[in-house]
Amino acid sequence: MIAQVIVDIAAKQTDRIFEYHIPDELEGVELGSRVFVPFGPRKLQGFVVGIVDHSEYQGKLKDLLLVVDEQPPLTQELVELSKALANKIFTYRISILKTMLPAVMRANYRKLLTPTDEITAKLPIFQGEAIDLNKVTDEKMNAYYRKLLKNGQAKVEYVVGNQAKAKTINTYSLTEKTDEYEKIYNSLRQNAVKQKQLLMDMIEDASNYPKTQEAIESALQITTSVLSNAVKKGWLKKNSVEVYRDPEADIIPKAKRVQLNDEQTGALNEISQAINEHLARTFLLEGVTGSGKTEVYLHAIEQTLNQGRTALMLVPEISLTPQMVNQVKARFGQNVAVLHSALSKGEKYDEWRKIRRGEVKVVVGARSAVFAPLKNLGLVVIDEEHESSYKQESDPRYHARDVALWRCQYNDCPLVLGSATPSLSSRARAQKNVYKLLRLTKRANKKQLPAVKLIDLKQIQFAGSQFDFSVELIEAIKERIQKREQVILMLNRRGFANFMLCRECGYVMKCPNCDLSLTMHKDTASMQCHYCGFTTKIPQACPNCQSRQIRFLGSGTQKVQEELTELIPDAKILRMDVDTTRKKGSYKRILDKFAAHDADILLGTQMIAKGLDFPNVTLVGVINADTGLWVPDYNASERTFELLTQVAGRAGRAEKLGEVYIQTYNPEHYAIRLAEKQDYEQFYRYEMNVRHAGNYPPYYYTILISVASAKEQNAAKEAFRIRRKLQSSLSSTTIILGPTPSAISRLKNQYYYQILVKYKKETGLIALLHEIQDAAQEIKKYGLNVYIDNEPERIM
Ligand SMILES: Nc1ncnc2c1ncn2[C@@H]1O[C@H](COP(=O)(O)OP(=O)(O)OP(=O)(O)O)[C@@H](O)[C@H]1O
Ligand SMILES: [Zn+2]
Ligand SMILES: [Zn+2]
Repeated sequence: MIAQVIVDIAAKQTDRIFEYHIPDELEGVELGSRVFVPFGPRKLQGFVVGIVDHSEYQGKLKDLLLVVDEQPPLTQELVELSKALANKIFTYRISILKTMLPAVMRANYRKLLTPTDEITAKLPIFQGEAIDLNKVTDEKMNAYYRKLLKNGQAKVEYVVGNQAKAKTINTYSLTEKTDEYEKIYNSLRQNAVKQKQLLMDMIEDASNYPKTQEAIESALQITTSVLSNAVKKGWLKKNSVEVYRDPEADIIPKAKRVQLNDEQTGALNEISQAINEHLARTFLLEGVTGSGKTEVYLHAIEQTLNQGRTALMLVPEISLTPQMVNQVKARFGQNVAVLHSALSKGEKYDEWRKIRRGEVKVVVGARSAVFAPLKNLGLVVIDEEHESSYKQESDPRYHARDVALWRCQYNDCPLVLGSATPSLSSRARAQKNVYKLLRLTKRANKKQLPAVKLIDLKQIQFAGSQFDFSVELIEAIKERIQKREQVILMLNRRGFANFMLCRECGYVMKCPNCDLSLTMHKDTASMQCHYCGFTTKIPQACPNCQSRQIRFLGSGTQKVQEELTELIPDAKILRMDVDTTRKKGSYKRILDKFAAHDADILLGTQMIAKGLDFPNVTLVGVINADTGLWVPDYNASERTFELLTQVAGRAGRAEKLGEVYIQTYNPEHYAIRLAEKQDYEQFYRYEMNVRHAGNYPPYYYTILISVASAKEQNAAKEAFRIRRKLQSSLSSTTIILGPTPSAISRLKNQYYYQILVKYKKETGLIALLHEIQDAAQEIKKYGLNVYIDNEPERIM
């Protein structure tokens, strides 16, 4: 038999199948396995993507060397998916195959240099150990090692540097019958107290063995040495048993059952039909904030499981709150695996193995969970489907929605996209009946949506001259606190101030590596670049003209927290942004505290805008609605509308009515005006007109080509060359914008130029872009990087 293998080198020349003969001893190798193969002078890791009995290849095929895992990590479905996806998103198939694995399994293997004879082994460079060639940076040493290899004094061994380790615990089992242990017991010296204690337990509690080491040690108050001794004497047998790390072990969920209302029932019925009839239909569940979409998902999942199939639910990383996870676990208990970035690598690996082994039926996870190796998939749900975080911004640039669509087609099962503010593209597809639109127009509990009030910052009185709060908003907050109700405040900007400006000479302090201003962080007394992490001291005077007239402008969450403390000294505030949630578990801690009413105010960036369901929150305040409004991207309005509507939706979700204050300098802007009304449908119609007029998605498909180089001229030159190539081949209805320097023209010392291709129908485009991508391989050595992004979420 012959194995078709994709090898682990992401390059044009190797982005194809290589065939290997399967030797007898590896005959059982399956599709989706990781293997080692000889490749020229090297040995490489690869994936088996096909097994055939005949090869077209004329010469003699080399043998497979090794199969890495007991069970192939990838299913046939995922192997096929990797092929379809690679073509679509301009990446190499190997990149996708690796993305499908949990991080610990992606780790590379080590190339170890080991001596072949005694004399070489005694050389000081070895010191009794092999040398990890991947870590050798000194060229002279490398040359020396090559010489050893050439002389046959050393050889290279490939070791799978797999960090993926299953967690094990020790258990002890009995080796003898009880009467045998009684004999031993009686023969022991009187002062062997601990040993006697252990034996007594083995006699009296024999039926409960094997026991874990921890259980024995804590029950009998004995040390490990007593156990080891018993093993040495042959009384006990020590076993190592694999266990899962259980990240959510502390959760004891109880299921809350609610009766679905009419709208929810109507939506569920449509979805159920597709589940039962195995139809690959896509539904767009457009339900206002608090309309009970989650409940619909959970019912649909339940029906899927009743059918004997499995279900996948994707949520944005940030909404993978304990709240959400609890709800799902409460319903489906041990049948659930959770995948999100707050888990350690080991925990993720354990969750992933449960899925791969078919031990769970429901997977809840963020973007990359779309590759979960579930078999017999019967339903995929994508909550908050508008979230841009479903698109991966680095290679491979996949969108979880597209992958989900593919999987649902493959498995003949429905896909449910849910949101209070669907992406324009999904809503447009529903308009054309490509997706089936299901609407929930009311809150689940029949209560009103909160009343929204715009506060025009051009007109109002601020609570103080250097303050960001209007008097009105402050008064409203005070009132809520008096009533023992809670408040959510959003400012989508972290740090203290987002730039330093010199009033004397106009100088703005920028990152030396990026075309971005540095943000002032008061707590760490530093100026930071939020892109590359560059950090420096806060200047006392202007670095340009030495004037002391410097100002820190553009308030961030830290500054607003300070203002609040000054204005309402007894308010208890929790701040949630990237800076306060770096530590593992801190995110959950903050939310738990707020849920327990340990604080009056939850202040945060967009992290707090979505998905949260706190019944006692009756006021939501937006400090500055304009932070994202004027960014140079065609979807800035959509993002602003969506963010404001979502955060407004956090107010008044239970018995008490909610109120929302939005502070803005642009109250007449349509994104803000329509967010005030929380009228998604009207926004959709308005924005579609804007997009139509500007020839933007969803009327056009888009491809963004970026060229990056440390030398600005080179990036520009290459970008113009690509433009000429495109222009000569594409049809006249296609619009090619650029090249222009990107809005942020320099990041990490790389200059970016970009070309935007907008097209309706362009049959040769994919092939042409593949050509451009292949050509880009050749110019990498000159420090030029070309990135192709199919349907970019960001064009700036
Ligand atoms: N049929 C129902 N009757 C009463 N309460 C319900 C019903 N369905 C859901 N709820 C409750 O309504 C609240 C809002 O539901 P949920 O969080 O699912 O809303 P959502 O549609 O996901 O909103 P958002 O888009 O704002 O996250 C929850 O507390 C939920 O328990
Ligand atoms: Zn100055
Ligand atoms: Zn920077």
